[in-house]
Amino acid sequence: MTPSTTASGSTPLLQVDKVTKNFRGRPALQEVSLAVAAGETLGLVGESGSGKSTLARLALGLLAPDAGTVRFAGQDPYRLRGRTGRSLRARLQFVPQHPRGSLNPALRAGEAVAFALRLHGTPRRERPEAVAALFRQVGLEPGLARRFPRELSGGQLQRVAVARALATGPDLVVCDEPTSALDRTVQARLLDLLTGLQESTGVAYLFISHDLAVVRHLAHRVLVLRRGRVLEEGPAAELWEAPAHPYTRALLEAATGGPATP
Ligand SMILES: Nc1ncnc2c1ncn2[C@@H]1O[C@H](COP(=O)(O)OP(=O)(O)OP(=O)(O)O)[C@@H](O)[C@H]1O
Repeated sequence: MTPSTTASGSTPLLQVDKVTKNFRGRPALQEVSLAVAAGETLGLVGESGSGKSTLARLALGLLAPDAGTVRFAGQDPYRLRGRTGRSLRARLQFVPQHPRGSLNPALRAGEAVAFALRLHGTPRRERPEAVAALFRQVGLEPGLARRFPRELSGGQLQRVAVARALATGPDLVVCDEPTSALDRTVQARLLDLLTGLQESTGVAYLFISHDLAVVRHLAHRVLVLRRGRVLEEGPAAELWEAPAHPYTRALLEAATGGPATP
């Protein structure tokens, strides 16, 4: 498959080119290519074990590929070190599936966000107001900043995770199944929040989900992974109307609860 390009044809923010990753000799990803442009959302869908999280970790520089290249803003995220690395890493953030596991239970929600601001170089005296502003931005009452993670609901925690990701003013946020632990109503509100934040900040998302209904809500383009390979890719609306592959059709049927095409 040829390397993916962005819809606009502009230089991508994230470029993954023919990446292969094996675990204990077994391929998790094979020659996968994708690109995410500034301000756009690429939805990454596939069933469990298709390689979505592995791709997220490669994009975030937490793993190195066995073959192929990953570039964020023209640099290899796995090799980001030192001062330049820190400022570039601030531009690449992550919202995980389970914020309860990723937020330190001993830190108040506001402290978790303040910690991200500190890494970004926000002076100590400016942090309380910046935390309050971020809480408001994600639709949380700033008073909740004093609560510990165990005192917040799943939906509120996920908003804290979004606030923490936004604290560094990122260009790209990798969201790995951020709504799958939430019920449908809370899920829809979080998706609306992410869409609104994209409109106001211009942030791009690599949005991972096994659920095409969720991806449809906010993705401009969609890439379907199966057994570590790219099965199909295209504008979300086209893929939704005319999936090329039976596997994509099955994912759509699972998402809509009925046949994808009449
Ligand atoms: N650290 C690891 N060590 C060994 N095998 C791994 C490791 N990480 C992932 N794998 C394997 O790589 C394949 C892809 O896993 P990955 O977690 O990327 O899939 P996924 O699409 O995100 O699945 P899920 O939706 O269930 O999270 C699976 O077969 C998995 O068992």
